[in-house]
Amino acid sequence: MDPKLLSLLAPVSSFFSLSSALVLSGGLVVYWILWVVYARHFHPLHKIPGPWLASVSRLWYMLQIARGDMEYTQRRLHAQYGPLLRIAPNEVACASPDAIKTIYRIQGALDKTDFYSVWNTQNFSKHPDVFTCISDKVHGERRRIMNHVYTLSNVLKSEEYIDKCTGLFLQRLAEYQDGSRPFDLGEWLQMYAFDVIGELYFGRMFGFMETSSDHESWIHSLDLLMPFLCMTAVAPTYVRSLILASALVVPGSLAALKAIENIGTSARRCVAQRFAEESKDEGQHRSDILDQLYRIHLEKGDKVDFNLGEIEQEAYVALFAGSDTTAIALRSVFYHLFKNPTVYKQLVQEIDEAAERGQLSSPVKYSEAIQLPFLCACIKEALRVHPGVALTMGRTVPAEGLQLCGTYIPGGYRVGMNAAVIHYDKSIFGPDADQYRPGRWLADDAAALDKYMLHFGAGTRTCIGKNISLAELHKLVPSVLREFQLDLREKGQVWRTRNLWFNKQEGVQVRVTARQFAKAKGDRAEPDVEI
Ligand code: HEM
Repeated sequence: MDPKLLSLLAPVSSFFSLSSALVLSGGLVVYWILWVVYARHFHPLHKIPGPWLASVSRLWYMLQIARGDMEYTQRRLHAQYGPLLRIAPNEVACASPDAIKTIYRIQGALDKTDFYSVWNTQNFSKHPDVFTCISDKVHGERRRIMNHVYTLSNVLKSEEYIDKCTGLFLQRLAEYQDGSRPFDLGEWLQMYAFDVIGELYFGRMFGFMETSSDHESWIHSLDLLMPFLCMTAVAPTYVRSLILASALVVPGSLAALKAIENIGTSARRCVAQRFAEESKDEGQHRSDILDQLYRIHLEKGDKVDFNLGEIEQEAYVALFAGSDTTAIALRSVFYHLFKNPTVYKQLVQEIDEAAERGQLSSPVKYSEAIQLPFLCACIKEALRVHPGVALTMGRTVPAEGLQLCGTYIPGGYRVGMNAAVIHYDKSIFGPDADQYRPGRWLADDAAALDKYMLHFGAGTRTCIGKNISLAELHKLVPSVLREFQLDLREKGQVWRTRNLWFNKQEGVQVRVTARQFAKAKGDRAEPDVEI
C-alpha cells in the first residue's frame, strides 16, 4: 500500500484498535459482572457457603496452592461455615465424616474429576493408569487385572528387597552415629523410599542411598515441578496450558522436565531389560513386583492388553505415587516421636522388650512388627495427623445428583473430602483430635475409628500400593529405633510443610547416636552394593 495513504489511515486505524480494545474490555467487564451475579445468586451451588472469591473463581483455590497451606485454611473455614464449603464455583468440599460412604461409595462409584488428568504425561499405554484414570468403569477394568499383585501376602514376597534397602539405610545412619554431624533425616527417608520402589519395580535400587545423593536430580526435579502441576490441576481448563508453559521460564525447569523424562526412560529401560532376561531365562530370578506384573503379561497379556507399555506405566506411576507419599509418612512418624519424648520412650521400650525376648530380626520383619501394638498405634497416628495426600479428593456428581448433608448437589458438579480435615474431626477422634496421641488406637472402641481414616483414600480408588508402604513403615521404624537414638538437631525445631497435594515436610534435621541393643534373631541382610 502507498506509504502516504498508510500514514493518512494511521489515526483511523489506531482509533479503531482503541475502540475495539475498549469494546472488548467493556464486554469482559460486563461478562464478569453477569457471571458474578449468576455465581452468587442463581448458580445451583450458590447457597453453599465459602469465601467470596472461591464462589466466583478458581483463582481462590490457586492462591491456596501458592500458599501451600490448604489443609489449615480448609479446617478453619469448615469450622466457620459448616460441613459444606464451596471451594470453587463448581466444587464443594465436604467435612462430614458420614458422607465418606456417599462420595466414595463402591456401588455406582463416582468418577474422578479432571484434577487427576494433569499428572501422567508419558504416554506409555493407550490405557490410562489407575491413578489418573477419570472413569470409574474403565478404572475398574484395568485395576482388576493387577489387584492381586498388591495383596499383603504378595507384597511380602518382596520383603527381602525391602530388607536390602533397610540394611543400607541403617549402615548410612551408622556413619553419623558419633552425633557430631547433624543430617537431614527427611531427605534420607525420601532416598530410602525411592530406592525401595527401585528394588520392587525396577529390579534394583536406583542408587540414592548408595551414592548418598539425589540420583539424576529426581527429588529436586519433582520439587520444582510439583507447584506447577498442582496449580494446573486446580486451575480452570482454559488456563492450564498457560500455567504449564509458564513453568518453562523458571530457572532449572527445563532440566527438571528432562529429569522427569529420564524417569520415564528409566522405567522403559528396566522393563525392557527384564523382558529380555525373562524371555531368555537369563539372570537371577527375582520375585519382586515387576516379576508379578510380568507374570500377568505371560498368562493373559494379549487377552487383557497388559504388555510392555502397561508394565512400564505401572512402574512409572509407582515411582510418582509411592515415593513422596511414603517418605512423608515416615517423616511424620519420626517427627512426632521427637516432639513427644514420652511416646518415643514408650515405643523404644516396647521394641527393646520384644528384642530381649528374641522376637525381632534385623531388619525387623513385617510379621514381627505388627505384633507390637504401640508401634502400630504410633504409625497410624502419624498417618492421621499428617496424611500425605492433603487436598480434596475430587469426584464428579453423577447425572441424578447427590444428597450431601441435607443439600442436593446436581449432576456434573464436583464434590470431595480432604483427609486432613476429616482426621481432625473432634466428633470422631475426640476433643484432642489435633494432638498426636497414639494411645487412642489402643482403646477398646478404636476399630470404629478406622472407617474415618482417609490417608489411603476411600472406595474403589483406595491406594493400590498401601501394603507396600505399610511394610516399609512397620519395618524401618523399629529397625532404626532399636539401633539408634535420634534427636532433633535443635530441641524446638519445627518442620515446614508445603501442601501441593502431597503435603511434603522440610527441616527434619537430626543427630544420631548408637544404642546398646539386644541381639537380633538373625543377622542383618547385607546390601549387595559397595559402600
Ligand atoms: C504412605 C504412603 C502412601 C499414601 C499416604 C498414599 C495415599 C494414596 C491416596 C490418598 C490415594 C487416593 C487418591 C485419590 O483418590 O485421590 C492413593 C491412590 C493410589 N496410590 Fe497411594 N499412597 C501411598 C503409597 C503408595 C505406593 C507405595 C504406591 C505404589 C504402588 C501407590 C500407588 C497408588 C495408586 C496407583 C493409586 C491409585 C489407585 C486407584 O485409583 O486405583 N501409593 N494413594
